Amino acid sequence: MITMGDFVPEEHPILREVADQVQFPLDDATKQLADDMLEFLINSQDEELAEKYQLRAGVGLAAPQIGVGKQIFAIHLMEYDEEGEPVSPIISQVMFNPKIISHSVENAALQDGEGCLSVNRNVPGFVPRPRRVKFSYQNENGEKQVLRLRDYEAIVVQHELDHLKGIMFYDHIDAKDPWAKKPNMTII
Ligand SMILES: O=CN(O)C[C@@H](CC1CCCC1)C(=O)N1NCCC[C@H]1C(=O)Nc1ccccn1
Ligand code: NI
Repeated sequence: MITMGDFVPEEHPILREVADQVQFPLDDATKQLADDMLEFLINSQDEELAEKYQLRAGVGLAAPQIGVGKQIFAIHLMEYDEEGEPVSPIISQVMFNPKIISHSVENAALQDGEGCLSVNRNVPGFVPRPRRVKFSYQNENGEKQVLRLRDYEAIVVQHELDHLKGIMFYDHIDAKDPWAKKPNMTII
């Protein structure tokens, strides 16, 4: 299973490289990697397992973060009920060769900024991203899927897509005024 020890340090060059396309049909190693990536996210959101294996809870994981330069990321985003119990998955998927097809002009940014499991420090500031995205990816069988996402889901996908292009979330933060409220930016 993947644990925090499998994450490369923030300074590792692979986090600044463009990841390679994945060829289909997947070889067994890539299939296993994909399963392990999704399992990490599920484990990391399980209180007992996260405590037992010292996992930082995450909603997304990109292959370069664990040293694999392939265009693969996993997302495990659950819907929670009023007691804060996870009820059903909004997205629980491994995506291969993802690409943005189109996006809104309007931007959005999380009100508390972003973090990253590859960055063991706080980097404050708004991370402006298109508020709505239409993107395509291939699933484990190589079938092309098209998804339209908005707000938080769109931000998660774009954070992961950035990892496949060697971009870190803090590359988007305004160095002069990190909490600048840009005119075209909705805070969510
Ligand atoms: O590339 C992928 N990463 O770096 C993991 C990141 C991805 C998210 C950051 C902003 C948008 C996508 C991640 O998940 N986090 N960032 C650092 C610590 C918090 C953690 C997080 O938001 N956890 C979470 C949220 C809701 C429910 C459960 N857990
Ligand atoms: Ni990240």
